[in-house]
Amino acid sequence: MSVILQCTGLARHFGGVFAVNGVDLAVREGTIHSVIGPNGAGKSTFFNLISGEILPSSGTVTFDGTDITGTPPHRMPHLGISRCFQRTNVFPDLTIHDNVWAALFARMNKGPADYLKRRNAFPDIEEKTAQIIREVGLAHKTTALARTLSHGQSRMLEVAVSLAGLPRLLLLDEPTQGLAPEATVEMTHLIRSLAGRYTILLIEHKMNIVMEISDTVSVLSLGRMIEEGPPAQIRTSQRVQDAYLGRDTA
Ligand SMILES: Nc1ncnc2c1ncn2[C@@H]1O[C@H](COP(=O)(O)OP(=O)(O)OP(=O)(O)O)[C@@H](O)[C@H]1O
Repeated sequence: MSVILQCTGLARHFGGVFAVNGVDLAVREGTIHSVIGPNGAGKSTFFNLISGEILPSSGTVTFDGTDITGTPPHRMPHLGISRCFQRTNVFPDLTIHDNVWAALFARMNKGPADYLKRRNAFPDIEEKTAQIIREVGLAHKTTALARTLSHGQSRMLEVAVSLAGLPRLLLLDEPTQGLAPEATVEMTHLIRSLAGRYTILLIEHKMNIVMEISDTVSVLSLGRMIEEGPPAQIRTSQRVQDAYLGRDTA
């Protein structure tokens, strides 16, 4: 399987704090790759470096063979990278259908003149909209306004809007945070079902989910990558256990 995302020597410091400190990471296409680590390990900073929210102090990010280091976030969807933001990428007063449709419309580079055409002038967008809504299990809610959804359904819609960016790489930042147990199970199944067709880079605190769905797990501690491998290896790693217990792993 080929590597789609490669980080080399990626580092970012804030004053004297090395939030991310020389991280190398290779994500293989079609896999679910999780990044875990104790609080303050550098996971969010690492994600922000990949998605262009912040610039690295040093190091590079390569996507599909192209150096994308420092590419601003609004360019990422054009490259094939979607980041699933909690609530910020959804219009509450639009229906589920229209949220996904609008994201697809924008992604497919239709211009303002196209927008004035009748909706049914875009059967390709219509078909893809329905497919994505089915994929996230919201087909029964297609005509509901986004603001009427339950918390779990809102999260599914956020994923749907990200998928409407037609990504090859999907960045998921704690997708099950705050979800009830049933919705957590649904989200876990959804993520698993996306593997193969998409590459997923995931930050997730719930260890049982990480171990259940990941192909590869990378462990950060104090900004450094301390372990990487399949879940079984991570589960039994003394270094990982030490990091979570706050023991010095140096
Ligand atoms: N903008 C910033 N300015 C100063 N320090 C920062 C900034 N962002 C992050 N840090 C510091 O960098 C380190 C890593 O933070 P980061 O949020 O990336 O970790 P995390 O693994 O995502 O933590 P958590 O699991 O608690 O969300 C922490 O020590 C944090 O205080």
